[in-house]
Amino acid sequence: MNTYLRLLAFVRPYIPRLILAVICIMMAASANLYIPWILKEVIDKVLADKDLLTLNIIAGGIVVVFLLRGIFFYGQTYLMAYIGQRIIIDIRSAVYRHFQRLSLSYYEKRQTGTLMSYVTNDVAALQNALVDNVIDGVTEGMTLIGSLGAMFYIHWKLSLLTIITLPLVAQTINIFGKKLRTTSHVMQERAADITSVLQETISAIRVIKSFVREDHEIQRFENENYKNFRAQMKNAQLMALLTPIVEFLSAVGVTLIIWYGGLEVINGNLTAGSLIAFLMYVVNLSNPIKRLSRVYGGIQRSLAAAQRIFTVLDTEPEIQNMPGAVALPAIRGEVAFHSVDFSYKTGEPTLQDISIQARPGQMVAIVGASGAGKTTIANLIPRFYDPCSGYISIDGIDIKTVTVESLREQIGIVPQETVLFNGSAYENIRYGRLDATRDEIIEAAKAANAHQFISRMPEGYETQIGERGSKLSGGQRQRIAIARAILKNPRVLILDEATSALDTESEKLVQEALDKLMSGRTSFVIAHRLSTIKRAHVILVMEKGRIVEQGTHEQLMAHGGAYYNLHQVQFSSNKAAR
Ligand SMILES: Nc1ncnc2c1ncn2[C@@H]1O[C@H](COP(=O)(O)OP(=O)(O)OP(=O)(O)O)[C@@H](O)[C@H]1O
Repeated sequence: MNTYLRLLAFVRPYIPRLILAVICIMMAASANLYIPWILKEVIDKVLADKDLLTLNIIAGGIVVVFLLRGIFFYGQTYLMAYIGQRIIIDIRSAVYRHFQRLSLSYYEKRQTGTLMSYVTNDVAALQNALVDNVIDGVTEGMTLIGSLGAMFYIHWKLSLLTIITLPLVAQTINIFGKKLRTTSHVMQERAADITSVLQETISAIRVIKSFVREDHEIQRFENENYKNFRAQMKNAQLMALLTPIVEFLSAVGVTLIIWYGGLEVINGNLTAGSLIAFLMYVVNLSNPIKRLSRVYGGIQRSLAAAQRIFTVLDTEPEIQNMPGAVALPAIRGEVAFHSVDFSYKTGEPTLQDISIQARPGQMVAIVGASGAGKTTIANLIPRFYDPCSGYISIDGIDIKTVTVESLREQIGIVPQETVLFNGSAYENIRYGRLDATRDEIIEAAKAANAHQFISRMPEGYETQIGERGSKLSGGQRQRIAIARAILKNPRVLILDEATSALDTESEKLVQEALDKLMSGRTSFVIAHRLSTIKRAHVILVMEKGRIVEQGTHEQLMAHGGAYYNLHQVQFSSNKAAR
C-alpha cells in the first residue's frame, strides 16, 4: 500500500490531465455498451415492425458513435502516453539525482550493472505498467460495470446465474496474482544480473583477452542467460495457465445462459433480441475479466519495480552535511590529522592512529607497500569516507563541521587513472571549473604542458576525446587531469601518482606540469616511485595502516629504517632494469 501511495505522489502533478484521460477512456469504452442495445432494438422493434425510418436513424447513430469513439481513443492514447512519459522522466531523474548524492561506499558495495538496471529496466517496467494498466483498467472496468448493469436490466435471474462464476474467477486471479508478483521480482533480478555481467565484461574486455578467458566468460554469461530464461519461463507458464483457466470458467457460464435464456424465450418471458443482446454483454464481460487479470499481473510487476526504485531512493548517503554545517571559508591549506582511525569494515582496521601536520604549501609524500593505506588517507581529506575516530582539520576547522561541497571545492585531485568524459578536449579541461573562460582554459593547458599536443590534434581543442573520441596516451591523459586541477585552483591537492611507467620524455612533461601545479599548494602525493618525492617536506612511511616513520628524504635515509630499505629495493630494481 505504501508503494501505491508513493507512486501516487509522482502522479499528483498530472491529476488534471489524468482526469481528462479517464473521461476519454470512459467515453471510448462506452461504445462497446451501445452496440448490443442497438442490436436488441433492431431485432425486436425495427425488424419486427419493418420501421425504415428508425433503421435509418440507428444506422446514422452507429456511424456517429464510432466517429466519437475514434476521437476519444486519440485523446486517451495521447494523454496517457504524455502522463506516463512525464512520470517516468520524473522518477528517472529522481533516481539519478539520488545516485549523485550517494556516497562512494554505496557504489563499492554494488555492481554497476545492477545500478544501471534500476534506471533502465525498472523504470521501463514501471512505465509500461502505468500506461497500459490505467487504459486497460478503466476501459475494462467500465465495460464490466456497464455490461452488468445492462444485463440486470434485461433479465436479473439470468444475470445472477452468470455472475455465480465470477467469484470463482476472481479467486483464481488472486492466487495467480500472488505467484506472479514473486516470479516477476525474480525476473527483474535476473535481468539485472545479465546487464551486470555484460557491463563488467565489456569494461574488462582487455583483461579477459589477456588472460584468454573468453570461454570462461561465455560460460558465465550463458549461465546467467539460462537463469534469466528459467525465470522468464516460470512467469510465462503462470500467465499461460491463467488465461485458459479463466476462459474455461467463463465458457461454462455462457453455456448455462444459452440453455436457461433459450428456455425463457421459448416460454415467452424474454424476446429474441434481448437474449442476443444479453449474450453480447456476456461476451463483453469475458474480455474485461481476462484483461483485468492481466492488469493485475502488470500492477504486481510494476509494484515490484517500484519497490526496487524506492529502496534506492530511501538509501541515505553515508556522508552528509551535519545539521548547521557552514561553508568552509577560503582556506590557506593547513591540513592536520588528529589520531585518526578508520576501517572500511567494522573490526578490520585499515588506518590506525594517524596524525599528520601539513603546513600551507607543504608537500607531503605518502609511501609504503601496496595495501598499506596510502589511498585511504587521501580519501579521508575530501570526506569520501569519515574517520571512525579522531578528526581531520583544515586551517584548524574540523572538516565534519563544514559542508561537503565547500570542502571538495577547495581540494583538487589528480587520480592515478584520468577519467575522460565524452566530449572535446576543451570540455574535458573545463570540467575543473565550469565558468572558466576560453583564455583561462588555454592558460591551464599550457601550464599543464598539454597545449602543444592538443593544438596538434586535428581539431585542436574541439577534438573529441574520451570513450568515443580519439585515444590519448597515458601521459597526455594525465596532463589533461593536471590542467583540470590547475583550472580549479585549489589550495589542497591530492596526487595519486600513476603507476604505469611513461617514457622519459612524457615523464618529464608530466613531472614539470605537476611541479607547477603543486607550487604554493598543500599537496599530498601518493608516491609509487621514490625518485619523485625527494624534495617533499615530509615523507610518511606507511605499514599496515600505521605511519611507521616520517621525516625528510635525508632524515629517513640517515635513519636507515623502512624508508631506507624501500629505497634500496627500488634503487636496485631500477639498476637491474637498466
Ligand atoms: N573500498 C574499500 N572497501 C574495503 N576495503 C578497502 C577498500 N579500499 C581499500 N580497502 C582495503 O584497505 C587497505 C588499504 O588500501 P589502500 O587502497 O588505502 O592501500 P594503498 O596503500 O593505497 O595501496 P596501493 O598502493 O595498492 O594503491 C587494503 O587492505 C585494501 O584492501
